[in-house]
Amino acid sequence: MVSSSQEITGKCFVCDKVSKSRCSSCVQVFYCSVEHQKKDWKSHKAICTPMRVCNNDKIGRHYVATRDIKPGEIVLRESPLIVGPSQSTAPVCVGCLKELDQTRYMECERCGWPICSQNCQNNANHVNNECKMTVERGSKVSIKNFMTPHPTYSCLLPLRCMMLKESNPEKWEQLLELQSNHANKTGSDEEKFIEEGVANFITRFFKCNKWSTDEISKVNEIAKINGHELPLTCPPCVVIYYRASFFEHSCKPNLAKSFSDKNEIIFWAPNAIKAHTNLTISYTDVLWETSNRRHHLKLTKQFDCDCERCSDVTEFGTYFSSLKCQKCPEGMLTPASLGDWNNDWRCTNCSNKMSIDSVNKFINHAGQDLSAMEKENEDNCIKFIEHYSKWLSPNHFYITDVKIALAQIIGSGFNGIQQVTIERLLLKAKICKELIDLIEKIVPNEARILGLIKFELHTAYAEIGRRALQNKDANCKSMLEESLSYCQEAIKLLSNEPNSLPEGGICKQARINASSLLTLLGGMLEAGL
Ligand SMILES: C[S@@+](CC[C@H](N)C(=O)[O-])C[C@H]1O[C@@H](n2cnc3c(N)ncnc32)[C@H](O)[C@@H]1O
Repeated sequence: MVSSSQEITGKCFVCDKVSKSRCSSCVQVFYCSVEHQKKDWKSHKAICTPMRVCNNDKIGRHYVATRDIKPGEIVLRESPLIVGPSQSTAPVCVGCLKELDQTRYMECERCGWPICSQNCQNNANHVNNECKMTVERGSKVSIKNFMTPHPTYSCLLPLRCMMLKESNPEKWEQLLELQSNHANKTGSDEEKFIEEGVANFITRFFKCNKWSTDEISKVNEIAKINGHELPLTCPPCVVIYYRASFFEHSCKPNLAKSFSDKNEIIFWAPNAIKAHTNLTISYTDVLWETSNRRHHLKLTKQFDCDCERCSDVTEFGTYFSSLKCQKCPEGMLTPASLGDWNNDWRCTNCSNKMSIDSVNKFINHAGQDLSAMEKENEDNCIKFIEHYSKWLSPNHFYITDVKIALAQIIGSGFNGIQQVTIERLLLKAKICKELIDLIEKIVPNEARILGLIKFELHTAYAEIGRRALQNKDANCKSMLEESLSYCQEAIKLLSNEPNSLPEGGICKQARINASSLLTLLGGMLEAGL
């Protein structure tokens, strides 16, 4: 229990007596005594978090840790307020929100919306929302083209949000508490047209006048600013959570994000976090270069990111977005500062400069080569790295992207890792180590990718160790021990991943492999090896 030095008081949650003492973890609930706190703990622990909401002019509401957070600790697990398809999507099943096969789909017998099964026809999210509204409008929908984004789908998420107003006033109130920049919107006429388009469409399509255009546009804006893409469906659907919406963004976040098979969002700390630190998550892809991340954040979340990573043009000395200087052997070309991404890039070592047009032309060219390349082919990946290493920094995001692919494909073929040459195994291990070094510098809490690469490194070391054991090589034990250690780290990093995602499957496999390695090492110990 914490006793505030300020005169903040509240009623004890158990007996209503006025008290100054609060739960020291969430600092939200008052108790008059330790006894009453203990009495309430069983129900309070479901909502207690080690953070509290703070507010400032720059980022608005955000969370600050109320105490030290231990590595591995989950700081928030939350169920959705609302789930819906993404705004721009080819038709998906309106029940499970998964991709539909044009040759094997059904139409909901009440409303005509496409579904994949009888089960999905009865999905409450569908029945109580667009299905109900379509039945009320008096004619079924007819969707026949499944290949391109369908405009009718853009109204489903805002519609499901609007339906909360009557069906679940408590959730509706929570939704309205979330940030929308609607009132002070300065977007282009085109943006406003699109937004009002969705609102007008809902009103006309469902022949309903119970909501104003302004109200629907505001909710649509809330969905854009606060929605999370849920990777559990293909294509990803969009989910809005209440408490999860108050985390601020950083391109080097201190929390990792996972999802459960029940659509819960989980935020956890892969590394320790000190009390009073702001708790951050990433709203964008942290393995994109700085200008792409910032552009994406501006477009989708409407702010200019100036986090510690964006503010450092070297990205903590990794030069993740930089080009190699062609006039001196050691220099890197980078913008002069955060405000100079659209000006000439300068060498860190000599007086060489490159115009932003040339920089963009070159990066676009490399990007086009990468998109055209078949990344499942080891030789293609190796050639790309060799070729572009002359111009791109060793940690450049394109090189990193190809290295991540290569680390996973070496040994993944039909014949498995046992058929891989020792040279390729050593290459796999080298690439994994370089990637781990890089990721631990720029995004040390990016648990999913770090877990994946540590798992790959463990498989390379396990195979090298197994061959060394067969050849009675003295190094075999240390190789197998190192393999076990990376395998255990991968398990820790992937343990919150759901079974339905590949990372959940990898975690399961890592547990099996760790147990086999322990048995093998135990046997070696007994045999005196
Ligand atoms: C999902 S909301 C986060 C909660 C929000 N601050 C609030 O008060 O409800 C996202 C919005 O928060 C603000 N925000 C979050 N992280 C930020 C950051 N690092 N820098 C500036 N603004 C940020 C932006 O306005 C963004 O559109």
